[in-house]
Amino acid sequence: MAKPLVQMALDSLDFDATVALATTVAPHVDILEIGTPCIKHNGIKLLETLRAKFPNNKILVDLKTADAGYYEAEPFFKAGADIVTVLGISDIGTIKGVVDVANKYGKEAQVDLINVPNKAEVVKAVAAVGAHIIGVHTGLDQQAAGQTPFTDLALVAGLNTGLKISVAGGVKPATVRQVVDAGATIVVAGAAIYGAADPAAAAAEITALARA
Ligand SMILES: O=C(CO)[C@H](O)[C@H](O)COP(=O)(O)O
Repeated sequence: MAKPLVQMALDSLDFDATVALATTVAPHVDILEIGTPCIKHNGIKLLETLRAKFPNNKILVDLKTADAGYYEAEPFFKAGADIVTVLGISDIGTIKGVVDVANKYGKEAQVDLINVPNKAEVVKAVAAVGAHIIGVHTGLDQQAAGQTPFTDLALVAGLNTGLKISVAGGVKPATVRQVVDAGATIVVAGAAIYGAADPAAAAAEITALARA
């Protein structure tokens, strides 16, 4: 079985600080994620900058698209995004739009299950329209209320769709193995890396644990 990939979430609003953090962390992770607040604040110019600077990393743009999937996602795939996210609570036509434009560019669409009430039903529906990655995601506000992604991960892994499963929501060194062993193929860490005293070391530790 393929080793899981590790993704670092860049969640700062500051353009230069984001590029600097990416420079520190990029050698230690597979995927650089431009987080939702970051892409909203900085726009596609940041993607273009990171794409040019980091040819060896995949880049995920966390658009969390809710409508007009094809139209909203296309410029980001065109500018070099490898993965773009769409909300699982969206209309299936929106999700299919992101899948279709991802396929046009030979890239991937990730469906984010944040706040989706009927997760099993949605996972089956988006698998049927060709989604590439399912994002099991406990958001920052949900984490603040004490939630974790583990129950949702067990449910999604148990569906055996064959799709890649990305897991985000407060993942840290102490929980990386639990996430991988429960079926994650992409492990996402934000605060555990950018909040560490040594972000490069934290990223390297998480990657080593994920691949152990
Ligand atoms: O998408 C996000 C919030 O909506 C975050 O980028 C994601 O949750 C990863 O960050 P952390 O590891 O700090 O939870």
